[in-house]
Amino acid sequence: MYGLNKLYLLMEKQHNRGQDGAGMASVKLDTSSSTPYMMRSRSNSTQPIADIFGKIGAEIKELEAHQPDIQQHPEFIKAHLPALGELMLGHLRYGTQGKNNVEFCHPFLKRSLEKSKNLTLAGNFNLVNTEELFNSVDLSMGEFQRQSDLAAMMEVIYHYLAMESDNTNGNPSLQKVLENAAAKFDGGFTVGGLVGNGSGFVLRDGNGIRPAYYYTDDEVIVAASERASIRTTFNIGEDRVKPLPAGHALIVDPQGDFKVARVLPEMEKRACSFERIYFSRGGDEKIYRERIALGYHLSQTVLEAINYDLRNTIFSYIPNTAEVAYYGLVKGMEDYLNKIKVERILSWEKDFTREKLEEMVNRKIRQEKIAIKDVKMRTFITADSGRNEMVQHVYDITYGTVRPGTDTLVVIDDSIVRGTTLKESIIRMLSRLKPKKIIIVSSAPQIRYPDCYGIDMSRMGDFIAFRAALELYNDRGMQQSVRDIYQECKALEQFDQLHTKNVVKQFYKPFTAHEISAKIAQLITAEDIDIPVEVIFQTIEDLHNSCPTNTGDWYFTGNYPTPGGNRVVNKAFINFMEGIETRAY
Ligand SMILES: O=P(O)(O)OC[C@H]1O[C@H](OP(=O)(O)OP(=O)(O)O)[C@H](O)[C@@H]1O
Ligand SMILES: NC(=O)CC[C@H](N)C(=O)O
Ligand SMILES: [Mg+2]
Repeated sequence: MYGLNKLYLLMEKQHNRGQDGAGMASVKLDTSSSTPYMMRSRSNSTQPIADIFGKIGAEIKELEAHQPDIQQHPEFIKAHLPALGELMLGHLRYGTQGKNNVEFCHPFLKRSLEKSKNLTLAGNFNLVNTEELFNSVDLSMGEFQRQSDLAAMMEVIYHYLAMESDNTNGNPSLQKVLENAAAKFDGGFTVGGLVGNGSGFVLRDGNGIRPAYYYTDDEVIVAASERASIRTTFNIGEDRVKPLPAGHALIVDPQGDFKVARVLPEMEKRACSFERIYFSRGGDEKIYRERIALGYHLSQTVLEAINYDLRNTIFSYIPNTAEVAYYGLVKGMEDYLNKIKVERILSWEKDFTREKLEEMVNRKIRQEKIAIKDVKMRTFITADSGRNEMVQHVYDITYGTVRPGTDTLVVIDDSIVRGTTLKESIIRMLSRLKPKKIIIVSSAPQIRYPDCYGIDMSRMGDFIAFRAALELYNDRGMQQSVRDIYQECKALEQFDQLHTKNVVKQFYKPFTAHEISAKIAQLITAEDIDIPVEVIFQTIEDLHNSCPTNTGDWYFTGNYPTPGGNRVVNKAFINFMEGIETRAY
C-alpha cells in the first residue's frame, strides 16, 4: 500500500502538468501463474485522479468487508487488489496531439503471452515523426495511430523489446532495446515504461528538452518530471533528487537493481525554458529563484516606462504562475527606491526633521492584489475549444484600489501566448478601474514560433506576436514579402527539405521587438477601451541570464534543436497561409 499512496501523492503534486486525464499501471512480481500481474486504469473525467484512486479505494473497502485486517497481510491484498504491484506508473495527460478521449490517455498497454513482452508506457512528451516511426517498423497507421505519438513510440519500443526478448530467452536488456528505439524518435520526451517481467525504465531525450528527476534509497526507486514533487512526497532534501542526464535511461531490473545508462549519443543540451517560466510548479528551489530573476531583470525597463514615478504606480500580477516573477519585479523596484532614499537622505546633510525622515523611510512600492483567479485551473493547458469563454470568466477584480486617472497600473504575467487572457479578460477588467495607463509585463520573451516538443503551442496564427507582425506587413504594404516566404517554404516542401532550415525567421526580420510589442498592445486592447496600454517583454538575453541551465528557446528565437523542429515551423507557416487549422506535426 506504501507505493500506491506515494503514487497518488506524486500524481496530485503534478496536477499542474496535465488536466486532460490521468492513468496508472502496475506490475506484480513473482505472481502465481493464475494471478493477473499487469493492470492499467485510465480516466478522463473532470477529477481523473480522484476517479482512479476512488475506484481503488472502493475495491479495498470491498475486500475489507470480507477480511477486515486485509491491509495487514501484504501478500493477500496483493493477490486480490489489481492496482497493487511492486512497479507502478502514473500519468497526468496534457494532450499535445490527438483527442481528449480516454483512449488517448496514458499509459498505453501492449499484452502478450510472454511476460517479458508485456509493455506499458506513459510520458511527458511530443514526437514529430509519428508516420516515419510506424514505417520504420513496417506498420500501417489507422486514424487513431496517426494522431498518437505514444502509439508510435509503443510500436517501436515493442518491436525491439520483442526481438531482444526472443534473443535472450525472455530476459531482454532494456538498455539495448532503448538504444535502438530512442535513436528513431524526433522530439522532446521523458517516458516511463514497465515490462511484464518486472523491469522498468525512464528515458530522457538526447537534448534534455523535457525534464526528468529521480531518487533512490533502500526502499524505492522513483522518477518524475519535477524535482519538487519527489522532494515533498518522500520528504527529502534538494540534493537527494538527481536530474536524469539527457540521452540517458534509468533502468531497473526485476531484482530491483538499477543503473543510469547512456542510450543516445551526446547532443547539445537544450532543456525547455518554458518549463521554468510556466509549466513546472514554482515551489522548486531553483525554479523559484529563476522566476524571481525573470521579474527582477525587467525592473529597469519598467522603471523607464513609468518615468520612475513610483508614487503614482501600482504593481500587481495575473495569478497564478506569474506570482513569483512578480516578487522579483517588486524586489527590483524596492532596490531602486532604497537607493533613492539613501541618496535623498544623504543630500539633506543635517537639514531634516523626524517627520521628514519618517516620510522618506516609509515610502513603499504600492502593491495590490488586483486580479483574482476564481477557479484553480490552468487555462493554457486546457483544450482550445471553450478556452476563450473560460478565460473570460475565470478572473475577477478588486475594486477601490486605483486612483482613477492618476495611477498607472503595472501588471505582470509569466507569458503572453495567444493574448487571450489579456484581451478577453484582464485588460477589460483593469480598464474598469480607470487607471491613467496600463503596462503589461511578460516574464517570457515574445512567443514567435511553435513548440513541438511537449508544449501545446503549434499553430502559427494563434500567436499574438505572429499576428502583430502580420499587421505590420499590412500597415506597410509589404504583403508580397509574406508571399515570398510562403513560396520559399513551398519550394522546400516540394523536395522534402522542410527540415533543413527555419524559413520563418525571415518573417520577423523587418521589425524590431519594440515595434512588435507596440502592435501587440494594440491587438489586445478592444476598440472601446480608451486607456493607453503598453506591453513590455523579457529580452532573450535576460531569459538566459535568469534560467542559465534551460537554454531551450526555440519558441522565442526559432532555433530548433532537432530537424523535426524546422519542418514543423515551416509547415505551420504553410498551414497558416493555406488556411489549414490543424497542428503542423
Ligand atoms: O496568452 P494566452 O494564450 O492567454 O496564454 C498565457 C496565459 O496562460 C497561462 O495561464 P493559465 O491560465 O494556464 O494558468 P496559471 O494559473 O498557471 O497562470 C499563463 O500563465 C498566462 O497567464
Ligand atoms: N504530455 C502528455 O501528457 C502527453 C503528450 C502526448 N504527446 C499526447 O498527446 O498524448
Ligand atoms: Mg496565467
